[in-house]
Amino acid sequence: MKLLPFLKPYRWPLMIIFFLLMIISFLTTVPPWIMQYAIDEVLPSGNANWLPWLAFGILLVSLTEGILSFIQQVFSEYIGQKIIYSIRNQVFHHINQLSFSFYDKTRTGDLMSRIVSDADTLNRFISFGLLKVFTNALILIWIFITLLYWNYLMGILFLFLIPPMTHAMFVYARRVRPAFQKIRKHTGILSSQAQENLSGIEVIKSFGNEGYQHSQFTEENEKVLNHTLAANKISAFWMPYAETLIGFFTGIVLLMGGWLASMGQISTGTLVAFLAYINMLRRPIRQTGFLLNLFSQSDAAASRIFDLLNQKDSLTDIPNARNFKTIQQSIVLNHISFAYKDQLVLSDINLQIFPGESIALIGPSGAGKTTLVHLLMRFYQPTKGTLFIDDIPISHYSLSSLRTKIGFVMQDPFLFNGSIEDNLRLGSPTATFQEVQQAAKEAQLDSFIQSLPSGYKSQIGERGVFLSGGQAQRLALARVLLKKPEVLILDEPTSNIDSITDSAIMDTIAVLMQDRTTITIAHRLSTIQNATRVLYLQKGHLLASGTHQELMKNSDDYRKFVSLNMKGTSS
Ligand SMILES: Nc1ncnc2c1ncn2[C@@H]1O[C@H](COP(=O)(O)OP(=O)(O)OP(=O)(O)O)[C@@H](O)[C@H]1O
Repeated sequence: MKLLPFLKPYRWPLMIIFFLLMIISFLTTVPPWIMQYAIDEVLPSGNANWLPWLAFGILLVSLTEGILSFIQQVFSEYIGQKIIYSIRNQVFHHINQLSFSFYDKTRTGDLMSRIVSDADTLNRFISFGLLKVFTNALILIWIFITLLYWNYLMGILFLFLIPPMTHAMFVYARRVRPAFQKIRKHTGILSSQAQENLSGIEVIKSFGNEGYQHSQFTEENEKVLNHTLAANKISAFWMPYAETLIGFFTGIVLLMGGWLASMGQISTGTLVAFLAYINMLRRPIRQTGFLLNLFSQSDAAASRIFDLLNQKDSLTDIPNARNFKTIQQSIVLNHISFAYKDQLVLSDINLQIFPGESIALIGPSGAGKTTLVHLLMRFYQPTKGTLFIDDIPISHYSLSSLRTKIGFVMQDPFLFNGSIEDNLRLGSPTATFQEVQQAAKEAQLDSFIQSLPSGYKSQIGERGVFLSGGQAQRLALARVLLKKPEVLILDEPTSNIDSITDSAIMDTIAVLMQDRTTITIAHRLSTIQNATRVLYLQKGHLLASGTHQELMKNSDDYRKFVSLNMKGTSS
């Protein structure tokens, strides 16, 4: 049902497919007609000249059926693929819009398994399963109409065969569906584990943790195996059942049909044709097991995909959202509180930041510094209070204009597999090459790039593995420089790089900070000394605000924290 909106654009091609299926299924039921005619009319008359024509008729019917099936198959594959293409695109677009709270509770591998393999299952359902069900149902209807036309008693007899068939299908589906749901769930977990393991391979190897990871993976893999074997056991039940059912139907028809024939109610040819029809049910009944499996898998896959599409915690633009260009007056945090779940991480923060200020944010680990800058980027919505820019709530600005004008440098920057130039252009795809190079020069990266054989086109590998820590950090700074942000948010690097690289990076940061409103999560004494204002956060509370000198004088907590934690010589 949920698929209907996706099928709607293809209603005409789908109608054509349905029309083709009606003809194909009708043609499937034609050969027994010909047999009936041969037995009842041609053979008793002793005129064998008709037989080659009847044989040719059967051949012609099969050939036409084959050609139409080919056309229908190509058509349905095309539509199935197009539908899956748009589902995948829509899911990917939708999850990209979702806020951080969604990513906090979702595992990447699970998302990947939904986008890739669940979508594939749906494709098989649309381009194959659904059509087979239609074909089989149409064949049953055609057979029923034919039998009714020949003799109403045979039609009724045929109707009596349907309930045992549907009952078995119902029982089977009820057992097989949960089994497939479990397989899907554990496959999602398995692919999350694999994904997490591969992303963290450096940490795993450095801790010699391969054995533990392997045992975790094996444990989950075993669950997938066991659930699959259990599902297969249920599936294996279907084939013998189908054969028994056909044998039972053949016996009943022979008994009842033979009786009708002996009473002169039906001809011998009709009885033979009826038996041929029963035999023709073999394929649909056998396929039913496979189709029910596919339906159960698709049902599980569809729920997982539509679950994603129904996720509503997106931070989206309000209608007619404003374009954020520059700060004229100030950024104001008015009674801001925030909780990820139940526990408050930020409590009643009140703050005003003026254009051109250089703010340093410090505090113990877990104090809420990162959370605070995430709220400024509007990654999350405050639980209480409002954030204003120039007296306008931040939620009134479009997300894209806001994030284009805010440069965010993370402590551990993420680089993408691709060329240096691609990575530099991440936030500024339309920048000229001169601008790209200028940003690299300012980040003191240009001479290194020039020394590479492929220059700016050099590939940096997954997550930038071909670069050193310092080069990666400078590249991350350069891509923010290229964006020419209005506000700069910086999580000061603390990684263990040599002092020359370190001072080069600090020089680049100084270039970045020039003439900009800057908020730095600071780890160095020099940064807090140079800041126009320092904010000291503790357990989610803004305990102190002022210049470094003022706070050193007035706040015991601040003084203690600085002397124990800040990098660099104490003043
Ligand atoms: N995505 C999240 N989901 C749930 N809790 C979170 C999440 N991110 C952070 N927290 C919790 O919120 C609190 C504040 O975390 P935050 O990262 O803002 O602190 P921080 O001051 O930046 O710490 P650090 O200096 O160690 O980076 C911590 O107790 C942390 O466990």
